[in-house]
Amino acid sequence: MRMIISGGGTGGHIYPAITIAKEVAKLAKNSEILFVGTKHGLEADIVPKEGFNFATIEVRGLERRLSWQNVRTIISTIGSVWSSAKIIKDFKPDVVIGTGGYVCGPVLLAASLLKIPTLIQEQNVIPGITNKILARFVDKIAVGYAEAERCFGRYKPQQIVFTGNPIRPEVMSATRQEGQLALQLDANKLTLLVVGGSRGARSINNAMLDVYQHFAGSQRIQILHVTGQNEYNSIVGNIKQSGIDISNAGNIIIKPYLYNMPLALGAADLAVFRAGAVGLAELTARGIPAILIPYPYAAENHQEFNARALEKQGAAVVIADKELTGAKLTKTIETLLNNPAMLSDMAKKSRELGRPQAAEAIARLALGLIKPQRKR
Ligand SMILES: CC(=O)N[C@H]1[C@@H](OP(=O)(O)OP(=O)(O)OC[C@H]2O[C@@H](n3ccc(=O)[nH]c3=O)[C@H](O)[C@@H]2O)O[C@H](CO)[C@@H](O)[C@@H]1O
Repeated sequence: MRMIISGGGTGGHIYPAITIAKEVAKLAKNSEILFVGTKHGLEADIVPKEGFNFATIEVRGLERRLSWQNVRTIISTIGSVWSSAKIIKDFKPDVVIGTGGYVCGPVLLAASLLKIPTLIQEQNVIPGITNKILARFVDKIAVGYAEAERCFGRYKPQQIVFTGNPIRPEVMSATRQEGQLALQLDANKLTLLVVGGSRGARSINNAMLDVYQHFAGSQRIQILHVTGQNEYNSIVGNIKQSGIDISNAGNIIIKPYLYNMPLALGAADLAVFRAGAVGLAELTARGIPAILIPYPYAAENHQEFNARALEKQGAAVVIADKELTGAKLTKTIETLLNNPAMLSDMAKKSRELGRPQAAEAIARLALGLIKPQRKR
């Protein structure tokens, strides 16, 4: 069985691709998998580390308005469909999967034109523009949220399947002790995990300054804060300037990026997160209560919809980015930590939303598309 999988730009598109690919490899014997991304996306860093063969195409994203830039992008997209078709003809996949991000547009389009079975996976409540366009061409759409079905509503209903979002198996298997050990956390303190999505979030990073003023040196709580690669130096500088000595506080760990996020999730008692769909799938699979601050500029404000889906079920508290202040974040964290009954109720409700079997369901759906004469 040969499969091409494509998705890129941010962790929210890349990790689903990696997870589905690994699940397909587990289910189908002798599988050969090729990942297609761009040279510049986060995938160029993450995918080879995960041991997949990685091919690249040149492709640009469309702006969400009429512009000359878009005309140029469309012309260059024709070139990327051509290079995708070449990769597909050389690799001869039995099925092609896309997990979003503009790189998978030309790849899936080329596959569909070459009559190769295709599947896309949409992580968000409101689908991204690439997947909306691709929906017209592909055989199956696996959606992370039931609500997303409505947005793809005018396509054939049998084309759309609600699977949930795929999460890495290690997210489920990591234990609290393993997480504490790997991240050098204190087993006697509660752990607050702060992550602004795969690229970090400046407004959360800034609000954290007050949180540090309040909790630095606390014997009750420790903070693991992932700033995003680009933000790391400035946030560490700001903390220093505000007079907090991280190395002496004994309860603050700051990282630019975590390659072992499943272990951090294993140790977390409470999370402060953006509302990227995969991050939320991971939180709910583990049942981690969360304070969510949706990124307000996400396309069609989709993070807000993702976050409200959890809030509606009582699994999370939402703070709008424009209302986020250090004082408000500190108070919300304090309120939750001082209320164990509320925390455990949120944890239970969060777990009820989790769909740890999603990756397997998507992999089976993809394998089911392979034409019988091509099954090997
Ligand atoms: C700004 C924007 O438009 N972001 C989108 C992007 O988010 P983003 O890439 O931030 O997405 P998610 O929160 O969905 O997923 C992040 C993934 O990266 C992992 N991770 C993150 C940080 C880290 O240090 N280490 C690590 O491994 C997380 O565990 C998770 O698996 O894709 C998501 C899924 O389509 C969307 O819902 C988000 O709205």
